[in-house]
Amino acid sequence: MTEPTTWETFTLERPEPGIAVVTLNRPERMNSMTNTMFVELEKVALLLDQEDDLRVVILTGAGKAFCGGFDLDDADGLSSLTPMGMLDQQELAARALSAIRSIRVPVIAAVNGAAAGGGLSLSLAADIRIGSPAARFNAAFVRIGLSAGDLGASWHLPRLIGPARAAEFAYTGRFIEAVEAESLGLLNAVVPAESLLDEALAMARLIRANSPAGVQLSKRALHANMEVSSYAAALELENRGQALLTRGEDMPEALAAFKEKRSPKFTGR
Ligand SMILES: CCCCCCCCCCCCC[C@H](O)CC(=O)SCCNC(=O)CCNC(=O)[C@H](O)C(C)(C)COP(=O)(O)OP(=O)(O)OC[C@H]1O[C@@H](n2cnc3c(N)ncnc32)[C@H](O)[C@@H]1OP(=O)(O)O
Repeated sequence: MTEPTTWETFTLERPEPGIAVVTLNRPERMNSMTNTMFVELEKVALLLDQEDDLRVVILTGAGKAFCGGFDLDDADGLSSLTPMGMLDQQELAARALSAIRSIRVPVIAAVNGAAAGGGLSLSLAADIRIGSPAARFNAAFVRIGLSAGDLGASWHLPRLIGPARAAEFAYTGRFIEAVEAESLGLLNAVVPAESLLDEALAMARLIRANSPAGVQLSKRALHANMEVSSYAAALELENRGQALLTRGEDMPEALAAFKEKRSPKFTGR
């Protein structure tokens, strides 16, 4: 484990080779989001995405919340913004979450508490969500005069929990607690709070043991095929990915390892 690096709004740790843990670190404000956090999240996402030996990113929160959404103490200063200024603010935030979602390796959100408003949107930018029993989600937007069309939430939710449940969640602004979140697919699993990070690390190790190229092209296919409009277009995209992988080093290594009854040594090339 290397020494953690401390940013203004989060810490970055490397518990094991190939695994990075980003912990939002404003616990006294429920890890709420500020412009500094948006800038730092975009920067760390772009930096992590350049690391050849990175295999998985885990995103979690310090203290009792995952992320309380936009920092409401900062909201006062926004009223003086012009409409274009507000649009710039939204785009700054959207760029940060898009950078997290676009990291080429899987991102696991270890949801340790409330994910409210933009905190819900941030959790949805991860590929996988594992929660403690304290994990709870709400589309707080409508409670404070905003829309659930926020940082990708209105794109992810219908795809994740279905249009009708997404509508109920968005329009009521109610909380979805951990057990219900798991039943809806908003969480992949609910685990004891004390083992949340260990469970996320265990899943990260499973992913790390597989072909990096295969995992990364799987992520690219899963993301891209949520955008394509037809099964035929999805098949075409998949075929191109598999054809690419059959020219790589990992597949022949995997086949050789299978025949020699040994673990494969993947390079990701
Ligand atoms: C009005 C917003 C303007 C935004 C305009 C657009 C800006 C454009 C650019 C930004 C784009 C991103 C927009 C963003 O995605 C939009 C949103 O996120 S809107 C939703 C904002 N968040 C909320 O409404 C959630 C508010 N908080 C809660 O519901 C609860 O606190 C909680 C998170 C569910 C936790 O509940 P509890 O465990 O009970 O804890 P407490 O409520 O007691 O809080 C403890 C402590 O933390 C402080 N705090 C909590 N959340 C925030 C927050 N979001 N910002 C600042 N501070 C927060 C809370 O005040 C308590 O402080 P204390 O009283 O102890 O000093």
